[in-house]
Amino acid sequence: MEEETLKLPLPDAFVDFLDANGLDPSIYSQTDSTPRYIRLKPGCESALEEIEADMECKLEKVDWLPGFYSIPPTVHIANSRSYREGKIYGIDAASGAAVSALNISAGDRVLDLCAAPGAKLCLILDLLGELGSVTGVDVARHRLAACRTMLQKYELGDHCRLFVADGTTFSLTPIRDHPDSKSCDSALGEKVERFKEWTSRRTWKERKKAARDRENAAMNPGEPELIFYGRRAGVVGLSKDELYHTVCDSEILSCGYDKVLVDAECTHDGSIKHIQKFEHWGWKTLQRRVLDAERTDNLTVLQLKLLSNGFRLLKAGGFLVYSTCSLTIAQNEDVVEQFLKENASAELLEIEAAKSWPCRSGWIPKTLRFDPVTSQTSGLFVAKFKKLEN
Ligand SMILES: C[S@@+](CC[C@H](N)C(=O)[O-])C[C@H]1O[C@@H](n2cnc3c(N)ncnc32)[C@H](O)[C@@H]1O
Repeated sequence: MEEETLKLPLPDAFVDFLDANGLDPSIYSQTDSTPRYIRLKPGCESALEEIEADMECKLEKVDWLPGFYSIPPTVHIANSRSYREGKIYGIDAASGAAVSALNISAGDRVLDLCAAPGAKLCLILDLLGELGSVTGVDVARHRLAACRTMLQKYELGDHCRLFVADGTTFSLTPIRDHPDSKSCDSALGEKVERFKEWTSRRTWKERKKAARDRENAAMNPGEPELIFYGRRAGVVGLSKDELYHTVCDSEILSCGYDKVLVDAECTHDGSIKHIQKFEHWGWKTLQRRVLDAERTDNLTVLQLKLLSNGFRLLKAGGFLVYSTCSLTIAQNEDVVEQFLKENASAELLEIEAAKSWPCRSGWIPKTLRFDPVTSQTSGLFVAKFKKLEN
């Protein structure tokens, strides 16, 4: 096994990182044979043969995850016509499992707190269908802009709104109907500006206003910046005050989100494809940007804050999935343990569907770990919680 590990171009810094975190490098030994995964856009199942011809490979159904197919690791998805035409998505099966753990059902109001670039967000929207809504949040504007492009490409944005915001402090609950708004203007008879249908083609006046909003957002870094909303995301017709209306924590128990996904920022060590990108960018960059001990300490603080805030925004009886593509205990089980200590209303749940998934238990019972050797997927940690009704 050791010999096989050596064949991989794993930089010393990464091997040291694995060692310091008690991770066995042999889980990366089969990386070259780990398949890629795609998911068919719902409705494109009948085009399977056409997609296979286009991709010049057989699509093997993933029997444990509906809608997912594996393809050989050498096939490049982005070059295919099927991908350009929005018939397939590139998404690892372990990522699909994290979303599947949420048990999305029609009508759910979902929060995706670290949404960009949006692979999981698109899956949530596909599962949601015509009812419910999704709020996507990410702190990185350029990454969330890429997510918006993805929603447009797959024509998925109708029920979605996207905010550039810090997920550790984001406080907006799902949009409720405001029976006393929309029809009437302010009590003083002033004309209140209301959100019109979102369009990427904007007039000069609207572009100027958007630039002003961005400047304001830069001056008020705590304020979420809305960069996209679909026709049926509940935003059209609201005033800014209504959109940015926040409620106290006790009210969130009744009007919070039904489901929350916290796919937290991490060191990405479970995704060897991500690590291998640094072969081109330079291993020093990997050490500085990803593995630096001080940075990883800060990351675990960030992860706990994201998880705690995501949980705060959940209604009583709602469900949250926490996932990372790191396999270190510090970013996963330790975060979960600390979170459970601090949140008496959080219950760690067994993930029912996982009985048929090719993964291992995490170091805390009920948590899950996917890795290339056990699962033939990228590495991923998944934990699911329920917010208890007090
Ligand atoms: C693992 S990626 C999310 C991948 C995404 N869920 C998907 O399926 O495509 C983590 C994301 O967290 C975002 N992030 C980092 N710090 C954040 C914060 N304080 N608030 C919100 N998002 C944050 C990063 O910009 C990054 O896009």
